[in-house]
Amino acid sequence: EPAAPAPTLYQQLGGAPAIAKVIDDFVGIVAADSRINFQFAKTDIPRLKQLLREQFGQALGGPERYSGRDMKSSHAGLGITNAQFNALAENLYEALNRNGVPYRVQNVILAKLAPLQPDVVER
Ligand code: HEM
Repeated sequence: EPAAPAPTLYQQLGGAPAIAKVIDDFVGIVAADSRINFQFAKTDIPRLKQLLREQFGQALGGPERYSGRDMKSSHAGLGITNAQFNALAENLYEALNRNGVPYRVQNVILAKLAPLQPDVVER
């Protein structure tokens, strides 16, 4: 018998419901973080969560397809700093930990964020 294909990160995490839970926790942690929550004052949060579920699902090998704007246009004019970017990454790390995501998988996810930093940070 041929070997079964290696599980995708999406499967390792627990698929759509597990990702939705991580996103809910992540957005909750961001909303409570005074270093960055002001940035989201005018944001449609249910829409943002939907787009994050799509983006994460696609990036981790799931069937979702991201339907939002590219990262540069999404963040243009917000004046996001490196410190704010790092605060957000820390919040994601916290959400992943809370959900028992193994460090190995966390590192792969965080490594996917780093290349997006130049598109998100403006100063
Ligand atoms: C690699 C890191 C990041 C990723 C992957 C990411 C992802 C996203 C996505 C998918 C959207 C929705 C795009 C759309 O509206 O079409 C979005 C919007 C937004 N992001 Fe980020 N983001 C990142 C970093 C940040 C940081 C550091 C901040 C601020 C501290 C931030 C603040 C916002 C805000 C305020 C919006 C909503 C903009 C609006 O309503 O027009 N993001 N982000």
